[in-house]
Amino acid sequence: MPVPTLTLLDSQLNTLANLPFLKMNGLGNEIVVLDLRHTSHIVTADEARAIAGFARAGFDQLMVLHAPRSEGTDAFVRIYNNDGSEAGACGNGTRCVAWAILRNSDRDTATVETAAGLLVCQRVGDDVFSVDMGAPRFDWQDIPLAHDVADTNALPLRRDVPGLPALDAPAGVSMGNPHAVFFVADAAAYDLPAIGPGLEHDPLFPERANISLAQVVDRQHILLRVWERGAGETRACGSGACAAAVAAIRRGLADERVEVQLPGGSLIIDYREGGTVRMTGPAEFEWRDSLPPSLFQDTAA
Ligand SMILES: N[C@H](CCC[C@H](N)C(=O)O)C(=O)O
Repeated sequence: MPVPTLTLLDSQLNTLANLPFLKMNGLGNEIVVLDLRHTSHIVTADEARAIAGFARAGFDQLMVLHAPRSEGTDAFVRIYNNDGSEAGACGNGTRCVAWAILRNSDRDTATVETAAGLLVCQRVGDDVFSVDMGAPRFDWQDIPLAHDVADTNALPLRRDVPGLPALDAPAGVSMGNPHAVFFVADAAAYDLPAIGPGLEHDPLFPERANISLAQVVDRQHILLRVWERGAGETRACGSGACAAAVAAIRRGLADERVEVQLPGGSLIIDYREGGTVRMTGPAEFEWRDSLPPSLFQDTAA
């Protein structure tokens, strides 16, 4: 289905009303892509929450494209969770941004910049993109944690769960956003919506954290569920898949190429210790719409 070209905005526009946007998903992780490269508007947390509340534009993450800040990049991208909080990384959203930038282009590579750094995105198939997500970070200040710990690959964090093995000693990883990865024998057995919020807000994480349950099936396959910071349990989390694969490889549980199976589908993660993490997976366009002026009345109220 030909996708109508997203009308780039004239610089006079200073509100989001009537703004065209793309509704997409990355393995069911609900993404809205908003192109503000020709305006100076910075989306506020209230506006992000208002867009999330707008019926057709419900999202897990909002990816806002701004004018490039660095030479050789296509856009600077700000990432909002549906609670209005900002994040430094969103793997699924980055694939959707690459799709939006490259869809009417003969280029196969797009470079976007986020608060966490540069992301080189390659179209490797119809609606399939491979993103260099950069190097994972493990220092307590980078994750970040509230204080130093003996080993960030086994954090001092435990939750006893009646009738199930305790969640204990998760791996701490930053992919530009904070992740705690618990390795478990049966990821489906846990009531993640009951357990997730307390862990997301644990005092060990001064900026909260994304909480994963990783079940290593074999050295090439991990089943993963993610309670996302600022969004709750999603059908897929790209940076979470990167963090889980990196943590498994660091613990000697997986090979350098891992298929991470999330509820919404699979991502291929490539990582060699000391290098960067490559994530490959789909980006799906759903529909295009505009935000009605009514959405932005009294958001300050
Ligand atoms: N909730 C995350 C951002 C979105 C990550 C996820 N949707 C992905 O695909 O990486 C955070 O606050 O760090």
